[in-house]
Formats: sequence, C-alpha cells, structure tokens
Amino acid sequence: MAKNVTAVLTIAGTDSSGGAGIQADLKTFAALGCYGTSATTALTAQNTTGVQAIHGVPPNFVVEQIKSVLDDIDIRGIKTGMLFDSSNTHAVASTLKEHFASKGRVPLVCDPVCVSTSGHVLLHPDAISTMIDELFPLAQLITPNKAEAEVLLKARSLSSEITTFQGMLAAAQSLLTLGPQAVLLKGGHIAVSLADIGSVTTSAGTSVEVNRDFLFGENTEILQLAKHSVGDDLIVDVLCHQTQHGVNNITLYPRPRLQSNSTHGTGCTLSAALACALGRGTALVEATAQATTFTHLGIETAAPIGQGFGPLNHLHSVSRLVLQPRTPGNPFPLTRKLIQGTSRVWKEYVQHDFVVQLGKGTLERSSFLHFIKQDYHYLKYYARAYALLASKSHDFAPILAAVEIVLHVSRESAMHTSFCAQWGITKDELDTTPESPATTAYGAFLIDTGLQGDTTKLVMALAACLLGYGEVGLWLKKEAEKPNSWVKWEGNPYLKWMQDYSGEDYQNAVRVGLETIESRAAADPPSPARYAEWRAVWENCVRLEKGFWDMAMNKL
Ligand SMILES: Cc1ncc(COP(=O)(O)O)c(N)n1
Repeated sequence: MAKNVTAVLTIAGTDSSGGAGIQADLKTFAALGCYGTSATTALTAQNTTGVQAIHGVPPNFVVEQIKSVLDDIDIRGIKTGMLFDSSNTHAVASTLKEHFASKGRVPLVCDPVCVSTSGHVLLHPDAISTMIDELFPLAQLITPNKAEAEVLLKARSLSSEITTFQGMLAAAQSLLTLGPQAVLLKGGHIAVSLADIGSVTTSAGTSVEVNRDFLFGENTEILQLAKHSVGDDLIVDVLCHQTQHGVNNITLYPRPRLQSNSTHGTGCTLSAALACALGRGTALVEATAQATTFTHLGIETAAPIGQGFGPLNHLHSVSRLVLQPRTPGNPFPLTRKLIQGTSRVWKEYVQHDFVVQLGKGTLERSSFLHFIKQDYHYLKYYARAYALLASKSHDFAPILAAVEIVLHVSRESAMHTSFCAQWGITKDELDTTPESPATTAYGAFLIDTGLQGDTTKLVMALAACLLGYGEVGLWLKKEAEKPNSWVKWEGNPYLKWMQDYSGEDYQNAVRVGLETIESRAAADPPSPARYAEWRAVWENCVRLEKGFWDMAMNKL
C-alpha cells in the first residue's frame, strides 16, 4: 500500500514559459511530495522577458474547476495566485467560503498577485477591494511583496510606503488588520543589514523573534576558512500573526541575497511551498522556515533559461545532483549543506552552554574534569575508528592517511594525559574512570558505522568531532578578539584548551578533514539516497557531540 499523500490545490493563472503561475505551483507541489491539482483563472502568453497577452477564464468556469476538484479529492491546502479580475476573485472567494462552511476550513495561502516582475498588470485594480473583503477573511496567510503590500494598504487608506526594514515591520502589522490570520511580507526589495536586525524596535504588545537557521549555517566559522563571511546584504521576510492573547508575534527570516536572474515565479513558488507545509499540518513559523529555504535553494541552483528573468529550479530537492560544484565562492559545498541542513542541532552543539561557560571561564571545575576524563576514553574509540578506516581502505594512500591519524591521536592521548596531570588527574585515574553512557553511545556508534557502512560513511561520522571542535576553537577566539568580549582569554583557567583548538595545528587538521570529505564527494557525487545516508550519520554524531557536553555539564 502506498502511503497517504497530501493533496493540494492552486487557483491561479497559467504561464506558458513554465516558470510562474500554475506551472510553478504544480512543480513545487510535486517536488515537495504533495499531489497537485489546479483551477485556472486566466491564461497568459508570457515568457522570461514579459507578458505578451492575457485571456481571462469566465467566472462560472473557474467555479466549475474548483468544485470538480473539491467534490472529489480531499484537499488539505490551497493557494491562490493571479485571480485576474473582480468577478473571478469573487467567484473564488464565494466557492471557498461555501466549501469551508460545509466541510470545514483548510489552510488557505493567498498570494495577492497584482503586477508581474516585468511590470504587467495581472489583477484588475477594482479586484483589490474584493480580494481584501472576501478572500482575506478566509486566508490563514497572505504573502505580499513590497509593491503588493503598498497597493493593499493604500486601498484601505493606510500608511503605505515601505522604504526601510523598520517600515516593513509596521506594514506587516497594518496588513494584519485587513483580515487574514497571518501576513508574510516578503523582503526581496528591501536591503537589510545584520545591524538592522540587531536594533529592531517594536511597540508594546509585539514580540519579535529571529529565525537564524540560514544565517547561522552560512556564517559557521569553519566555512569561512576559505572565504569571506556573508555580506551585510540580507533579505528578510517578515511573518506576523496575532497570538490568542492579542500580541503581535513577529518572526524574521534573514538570509543572504543571491545575485541571480533566475527569479521569475519566486512568489508563486513560495506560496505553493507554504500550502504544502501547512497542508501537512506543519505549524506556521516552521512552515515558513521550510518554504523560504526551499525557494532560496531553487534560486541558488537554477540554470539559466530564456533571455530575461529565468525560472527557479523547482526540482532541486529531487534531482540527482544534490551538491553544488566546488567553486572559489563555495569551496565546501558538502560541509555547507550538511551544516545548513542540521543547523539547529549543530548550533546546540558548537554553541553549547559548556562552550560558553568555558569561554567565560565560569565553567565548574568538576564539569571540566569530568569532560577531560571522558574525552580520554573517547580518544580510544576515535583512534580505533581510524584504524578501522585504514583496514577498510583499498589503496596505500588512504591507508597511510588513516594510520597517520591513528598515530596522531595516540600522541594526542599522551599530551592529554600530561594535560590531565596538570589538573591533578593521574594516568591510573584516567584508566579506571568508568565510561559514561554518552561516551559509550558515541564511541559505539562510530565503530558500528565503520563496520556496517563504506569508508565514506565512516569519514562523515568522524567529521562531526573534527570540524565541530575546530568551529568551537575559532568561534571562541573570534569572540575574544571583540572589544568588551564575553570571552575571557587571558587568565581563563581553560586558556590552554582554547589555544589548542584555535591554534594552527588543530586548524590544519580541520583543513585536511574538510578537503577529505569535499574531495570524496566531488570525485563520486552522491545520489539523493546516498546523501541522505551521509546526512543521517552526520546528524547523529552532531547530536552525540551535544550529548557529550550535556554529560559533562551534568556530570552524568
Ligand atoms: C500566471 C502568473 N502568475 C504570477 C506571476 C508573477 O510572477 P513574477 O512576479 O515572478 O512575474 C506571473 N508572472 N504569472
């Protein structure tokens, strides 16, 4: 038996060039594993350079299409795009209203398409009022861009010009008064810096959160070893909804601006992805994170098509090519994808409270001692895993490379023993300290991965430790260099530990590790299934690393 599939509906115009409208929506639905259906409101003759002609569909035929779909198929999410004119907008709103009244509400995402990127009118101006009055009250979410937001606000004589980031926050809240349950004001046309996000001010009765998933992944220290950090040209989408207590809850979704001409149909793609996520029952804040990321990757991986603004790559999540090629601007595509794909757990690991307190010098001595004793046991597993890697390798070069690491870890263990001695821990105590469950779990997982998988899978498992400690070292050092830093460098009891992991020796090992996983991936590009395996191993190890700090903090 096949699994149940979530069915979704788009009510929009067609785009003969395939990049926007119904065509973009159906591709997005399919890429996200939903079953797509459609009701066409208008036919357009258009391409990547502009819209050449539009032919509206009669309102009664729009109604027929929607009813045909809804009468038969259990639709879980709906989006509307180009509605063409006031009669079609009214036809759509009244049909959906009737359906919701008899069968219950379904998440409705309304993308208030008014004008194409190329400047062509896609909605008759007299339809704006109909959309606000009849469709918005049914919508869980509306997704205007800057121009559409201004048109909507102006139609209700509300202050409408949006020129700054702070203005976006005010506009998103005003739009909420037009009737939808939530507003996602898209930020593509406003330039925002990190400082802007840091200095956000809001009035009483408003709370602001920043979803840093994307930026955190991008700004990871080890990814900067070969390039400059993400610039200050950010795009920030602003999500605003009201909580039960009448508080306006704002979530910001910042990400780096991509220099690309492949942006035709961006809004269509985003609202279609939102309909899928909400249709599956994903909560609004998370659904928006998923849909904005999906759209961003669609722009980033698009191939040029046509002579104007080309379409996104809607199929990036299902194509065989799961990795970007290595380029000077993106030297570590695999590492970047692994980190971005697991950015929340990765952050819980590399910016763990243990690390923060160690940086401040406030970490309890007994936690640190517990940690270094367990680390000694872990080093044994780590050496054994590399020895296993050597025994599974087919050529002298990789055998030697793995054996060199075994020797390196063994020398490190001697250094570790003398380091422990400085903290009053004898070699005997190291050997007799029982292994904590977190140590056994992590070590056993490494060995098990090596036994049952191939060499690359084992390399992925070993990477989380190598790269994560490199990240921690660089982060603490960078923070320490800032004026009035929270990191205490001189006089910190854990200074030697911080120096070791931020120092040249360790960072060279990180570089070699990065090179190893990137060259393996480039030499034999993974299929989506194989990449999913690597990612699962990586994510497990990142979690186990976090568990290792938890163990140390709580002396488990
Ligand atoms: C049928 C249809 N729907 C929506 C858009 C807007 O897309 P864009 O703003 O990228 O031109 C479009 N061009 N055509």
